[in-house]
Amino acid sequence: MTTTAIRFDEVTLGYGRRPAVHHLDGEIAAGSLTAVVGPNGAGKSTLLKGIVGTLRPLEGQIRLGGAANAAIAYLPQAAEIDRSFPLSVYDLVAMGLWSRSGLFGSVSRKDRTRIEQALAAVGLIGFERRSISTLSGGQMQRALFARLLLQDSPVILLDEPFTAIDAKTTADLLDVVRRWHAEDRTVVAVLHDLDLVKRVFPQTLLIAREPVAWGETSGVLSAENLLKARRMVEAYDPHASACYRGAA
Ligand SMILES: Nc1ncnc2c1ncn2[C@@H]1O[C@H](COP(=O)(O)OP(=O)(O)OP(=O)(O)O)[C@@H](O)[C@H]1O
Repeated sequence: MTTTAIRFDEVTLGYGRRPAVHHLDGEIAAGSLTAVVGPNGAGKSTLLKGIVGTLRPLEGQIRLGGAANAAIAYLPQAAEIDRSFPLSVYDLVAMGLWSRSGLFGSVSRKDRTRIEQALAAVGLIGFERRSISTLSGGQMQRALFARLLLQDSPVILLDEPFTAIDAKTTADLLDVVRRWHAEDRTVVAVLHDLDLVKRVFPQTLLIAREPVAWGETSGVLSAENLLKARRMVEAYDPHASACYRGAA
């Protein structure tokens, strides 16, 4: 039997009173691997913020089922991460243990082994003492994936994890995503590379301020749906404060 990791009940998300995503109704199954795609400004990042809980729905409810109620592991877009903070790669990765050990919890020998394993899994052995401000974009993304590995969460949300990342790094980090999927974790990733989505992600949610299509990737990413999504975002009035579907 399939269980639900994340359930949306007629959800509207937005900023102030201004809606950014409407009419989201459906569910993400536990253990599924879902891509969220759509044009710029479609509301993809907003959706992840709603799931994480940093943005409360203006209307409706987002409910987390079963294991998903534990802390969600969330990777924001690279632009939202402050890399000027004086932190070593080791300390950044070790922060993944905080949900378990607490901010001032001591790092046990077992934890140190887990940190080393996570660094090895993303190819960053030898980088432990480097300041994160000196890392390339791809190396930083590897370190952030190592931190996610240590969070050991049943639900992992990734916002454009492979944007501006080279092919080798993307391939290595996709191996980590596949590993999470094999471990029955629920993974939701915002992506722009539709070929990558077709290759790796069995489920897709196409949004354009509201769901356009949601289900098996091959059906969702039809030329017709993609054109519809583009037109919907282009036609959207960014100054509308009311639901445009209701107002029509
Ligand atoms: N903090 C904010 N305050 C006000 N409006 C916001 C805020 N963040 C996003 N928005 C608006 O919400 C809408 C959806 O933005 P969002 O970032 O979710 O889109 P996206 O699909 O992730 O876009 P992209 O592909 O360009 O990253 C946009 O119109 C955006 O301008």
